[in-house]
Amino acid sequence: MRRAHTVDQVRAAEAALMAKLPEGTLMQRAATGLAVAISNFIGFTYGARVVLLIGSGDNGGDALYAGTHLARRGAEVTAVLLSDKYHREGLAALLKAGGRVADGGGASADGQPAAARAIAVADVVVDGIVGIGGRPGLKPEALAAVKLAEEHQVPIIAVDIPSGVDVDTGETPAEHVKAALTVTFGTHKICHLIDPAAAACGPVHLVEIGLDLPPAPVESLQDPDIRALYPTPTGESDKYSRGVLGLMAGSTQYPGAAVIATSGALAGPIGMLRYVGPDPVAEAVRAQHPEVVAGEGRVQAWAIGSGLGDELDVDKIRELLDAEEPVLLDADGLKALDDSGDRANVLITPHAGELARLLGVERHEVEAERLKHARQAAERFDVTVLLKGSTTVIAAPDGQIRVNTNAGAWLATAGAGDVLAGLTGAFLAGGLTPIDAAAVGAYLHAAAANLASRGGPITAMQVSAHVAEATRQVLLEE
Ligand SMILES: NC(=O)C1=CN([C@@H]2O[C@H](COP(=O)(O)OP(=O)(O)OC[C@H]3O[C@@H](n4cnc5c(N)ncnc54)[C@H](OP(=O)(O)O)[C@@H]3O)[C@@H](O)[C@H]2O)[C@@H](O)CC1
Ligand SMILES: Nc1ncnc2c1ncn2[C@@H]1O[C@H](COP(=O)(O)OP(=O)(O)O)[C@@H](O)[C@H]1O
Ligand SMILES: [K+]
Repeated sequence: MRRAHTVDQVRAAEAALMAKLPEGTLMQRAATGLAVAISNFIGFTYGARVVLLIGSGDNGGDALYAGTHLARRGAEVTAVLLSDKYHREGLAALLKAGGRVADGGGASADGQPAAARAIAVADVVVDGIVGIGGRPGLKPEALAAVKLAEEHQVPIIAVDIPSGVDVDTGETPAEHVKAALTVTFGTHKICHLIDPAAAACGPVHLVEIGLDLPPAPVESLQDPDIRALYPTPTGESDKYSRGVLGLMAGSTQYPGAAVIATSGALAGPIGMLRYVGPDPVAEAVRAQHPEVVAGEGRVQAWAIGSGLGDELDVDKIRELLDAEEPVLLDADGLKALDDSGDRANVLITPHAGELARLLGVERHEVEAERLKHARQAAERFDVTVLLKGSTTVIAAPDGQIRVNTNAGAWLATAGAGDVLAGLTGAFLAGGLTPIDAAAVGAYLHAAAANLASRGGPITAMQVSAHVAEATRQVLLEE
């Protein structure tokens, strides 16, 4: 499980630990881990040219002490002080180890400020501008230094967070660092897991510093969590006890959606699938998947909505929403959702445009503030929300948040959402709660896409065809 905590939680845990340790211990732990990560990133230390962008707080302190470690091992370390306030002891240590300070202002012999010259030829720039104490955005001097690094294609390693992003929401309302690597301490922060900020982090490396943390408000499941949750059949299982899913998807307008959603559902843990829809569509489904049973019958859960087009029967869908069995509601089916009734068993799977419509806001607002809008919809409709996109955000009505970050961008292909609806519906039918079904479905969907893609284009049917192998890899891994 990858866990992300809020700034307040991290500060409280830090204060409790600091009270028990000699002063400066935590920063030294952080800086040592940071120095190792920087060395590993560059691939060498002796002679490496490292520029540190130093802001006014402890984030700069981390960078200065990491620079000190590197300078002691022969790196050429230059600190660029972006504020009159900076970590004095950290800078003194760096200078003692042979590092230097480059002036951002005065021109040197070649007419360029020393800081600009150092950045232009650096192997790496370390962003110690702000950490968890930062507000979104970059001040002009910091922005100029960051732009210069980008111009010269010098990779930036972010200390704790890419400066300028909103740490607790993952929003990026203003200019920010785009890191090639982020080295964080103690726990993940929410901006590491939720886009658009997550995309600005690059890979995130976590350095343990011994914090004792409370339960995390945001979690991201990993292989062992998926393995523990997967409804694996036992010797006692039969096709009914494994779960039967009812699928109401596709239409004469979009028959393909029924076929694709079926392929997703059959790749899940269920024992049987019942397809409910127009006869010609049911024929198309059975032509591809002869194991499907057509027509209504007893089911443990429903997946409703993909490709229903204008042929949706709102009354019928509302009747199923009011029934006891859990329902996954996707795409056109979302038009039947209202904010009345007990919907604790309902999981909705909108993309940003569909969620925007449900909430009466613009799509770009949802994309910019994914966590906020997913939470809002969960609360307003009393449902679990799986918001699709580059990072999938799952919000339960009780406030729990899960995030899926393993999807590659090749997954953004027509029909991929139908596969997800069928597959995730199958986990509901297999007995998982809406939030667990959503998390396991999104994870295996993305893992299957990555297997199918291996860096190249894919179709939705190729995604469903790789779910079995992705599942096998997760279940059989030690
Ligand atoms: N917590 C832990 O467990 C550990 C924490 N550690 C490290 O400490 C870091 C937190 O340090 P921190 O508290 O000193 O805050 P930090 O982010 O460096 O600076 C905030 C200052 O910057 C300013 N400022 C704000 N926004 C700005 C902006 N957009 N652009 C420019 N300036 C801006 C603002 O000052 P102001 O402008 O208000 O005067 C504010 O006071 C943390 O991320 C981690 O790296 C590790 O060493 C050990 C374990
Ligand atoms: N940039 C992206 N990176 C990774 N996955 C993405 C990205 N954009 C979309 N996805 C995923 O691709 C799928 C697309 O679903 P959807 O938008 O419903 O498409 P469709 O309606 O054509 O099936 C979802 O699982 C979504 O999370
Ligand atoms: K930073």
